[in-house]
Amino acid sequence: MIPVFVNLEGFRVAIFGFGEVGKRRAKKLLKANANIDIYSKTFDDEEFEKKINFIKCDVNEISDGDLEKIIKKYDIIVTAIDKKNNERIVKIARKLGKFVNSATFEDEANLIIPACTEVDGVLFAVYTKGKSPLIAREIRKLVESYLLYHEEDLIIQSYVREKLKEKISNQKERKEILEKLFKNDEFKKELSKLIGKYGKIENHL
Ligand SMILES: C[C@@]1(CC(=O)O)c2cc3[nH]c(cc4nc(cc5[nH]c(cc(n2)[C@H]1CCC(=O)O)[C@@](C)(CC(=O)O)[C@@H]5CCC(=O)O)C(CC(=O)O)=C4CCC(=O)O)c(CCC(=O)O)c3CC(=O)O
Ligand SMILES: NC(=O)C1=CN([C@@H]2O[C@H](COP(=O)(O)OP(=O)(O)OC[C@H]3O[C@@H](n4cnc5c(N)ncnc54)[C@H](O)[C@@H]3O)[C@@H](O)[C@H]2O)C=CC1
Repeated sequence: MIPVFVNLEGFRVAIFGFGEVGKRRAKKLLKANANIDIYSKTFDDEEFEKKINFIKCDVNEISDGDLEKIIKKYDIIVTAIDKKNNERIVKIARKLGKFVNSATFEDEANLIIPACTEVDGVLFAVYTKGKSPLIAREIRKLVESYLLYHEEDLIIQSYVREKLKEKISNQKERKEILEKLFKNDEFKKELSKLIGKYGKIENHL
């Protein structure tokens, strides 16, 4: 597996099961502007109701043939029911060449929706290959704090990087300058003072 960031706007997603995990996945996929249908025995969350289509059903009562017909209609499948049903759905989805994510970690599932965050336009995602979702969550929090704590570095790097691109054509030279700048606390202190004085650098320089 390799990590990729994708734009899911307008993609058709089916989520099977609307418990803790189904809701967590639905929240993330809603944020990505996907079109979501939920297939579940129960729904207990009104907040979602306007943005998502709910199809009340018991997957145990749907034949493999009918499940195939449902799954065919979607680009991405998320299954968050019990192990037995998840296995069944993963198998059918793979046969149909779909991307499928499962809450119970089947080897054949080919899509991970990882622990992730976005701070100041920086996206971060981490996956422990199912070894420990809890550790993935803690790493995500650590990186979140790092990015918040280093907000100024990011602003400086982004600004100087753009300026250097205009002035120095050699990428290796640009990289050397950016690395020196990142390590130079004196320079950063001076620049921080200026940022304090004039507000955010991006708005004023
Ligand atoms: C394989 C995967 C599914 C996939 O393919 O996507 C999967 C599988 C399983 N998770 C389980 C349990 C928990 N999962 C969490 C939390 C998260 N789980 C997430 C992802 C993934 N979980 C994928 C692998 C990701 C990786 O390895 O990095 C995160 C990152 C993203 C998200 O869910 O949105 C999100 C943190 C988000 C954040 O906060 O940033 C917590 C903690 C909590 O609830 O707070 C617990 C309880 C503690 C524990 O048990 O560890 C169980 C056991 C069930 C059982 O015991 O029956 C299974 C099944 C199994 O392992 O068999
Ligand atoms: N990936 C992850 O982060 C985690 C995975 N898990 C595993 O994921 C699965 C789901 O966990 P939770 O969301 O916590 O469970 P849950 O019990 O909160 O939710 C299950 C959902 O599936 C629906 N459902 C159950 N049987 C159904 C059927 N036959 N047809 C249609 N819908 C049905 C229920 O109505 C409910 O909405 C479990 O197998 C659990 O072991 C559990 C915790 C975390």
